[in-house]
Amino acid sequence: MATTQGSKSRRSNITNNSMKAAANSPSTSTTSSSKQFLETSIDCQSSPASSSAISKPQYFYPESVNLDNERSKENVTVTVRFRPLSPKEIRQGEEIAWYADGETIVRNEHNPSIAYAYDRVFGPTTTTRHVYDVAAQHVVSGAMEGVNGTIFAYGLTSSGKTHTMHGDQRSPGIIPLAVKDAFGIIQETPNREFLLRVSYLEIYNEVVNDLLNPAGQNLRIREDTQLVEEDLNGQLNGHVRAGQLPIRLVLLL
Ligand SMILES: Nc1ncnc2c1ncn2[C@@H]1O[C@H](COP(=O)(O)OP(=O)(O)OP(=O)(O)O)[C@@H](O)[C@H]1O
Repeated sequence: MATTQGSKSRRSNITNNSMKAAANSPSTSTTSSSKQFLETSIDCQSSPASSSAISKPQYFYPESVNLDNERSKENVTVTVRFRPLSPKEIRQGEEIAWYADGETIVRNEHNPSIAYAYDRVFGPTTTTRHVYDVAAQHVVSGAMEGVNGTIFAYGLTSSGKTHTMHGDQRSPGIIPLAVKDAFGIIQETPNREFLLRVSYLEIYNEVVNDLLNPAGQNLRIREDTQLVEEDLNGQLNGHVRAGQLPIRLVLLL
């Protein structure tokens, strides 16, 4: 999405992080990931970093959207994170084509009347820690209380999925931050017993691979919960459960 106009999709600098804090069925409710809105008047002078200069959207979420209220209504929320242009992109003279206009709007730099609203939009200077705190932490704490939750990153190549989900020592991603939180919650809850099962899967070109077991390649997806329960005792054993992977918190890269 955040490509220079007319450039190839490789130049995208946007990552969609979608998270689901659903009740027991993973497919209970979905919402569209974004909606385009039209504005009656546009301030073309508004700076990419400023949200104050724009007029009110005609519909969809007002900019003052209260994410906590929305969370209680929606099972699926979609968060957008922009990455900064890389030094190479800057050298090549690439330009930002989409920018975060306030906390919920993604706006087209070249045609400001084109804009999309999301549950939350983070600009290029936002840290992964902040993205986690605002958009993912509640899924982790919910999972620790027994509510199924999924966090996954979706985006074009080089859009920042690995940076956001995996990160590095200096800037840990959502996965290490979630694991740290999970163990922190366990430590703070000595009167409860927890059972953690961890799987690390890759879905690449519709092929599911077990990243913790080199032999677990091209796993079959099965619907039969009976088989899944058997398999849980023997790790993934060559297949995973459709719709509900055998861990509460599923992180997909
Ligand atoms: N928010 C960010 N701030 C600074 N650098 C970033 C950010 N997001 C991504 N990058 C950098 O952009 C480059 C591409 O990011 P990354 O490898 O995470 O993309 P990806 O979506 O995982 O790509 P692929 O699908 O090809 O694996 C990396 O060099 C990464 O360090």
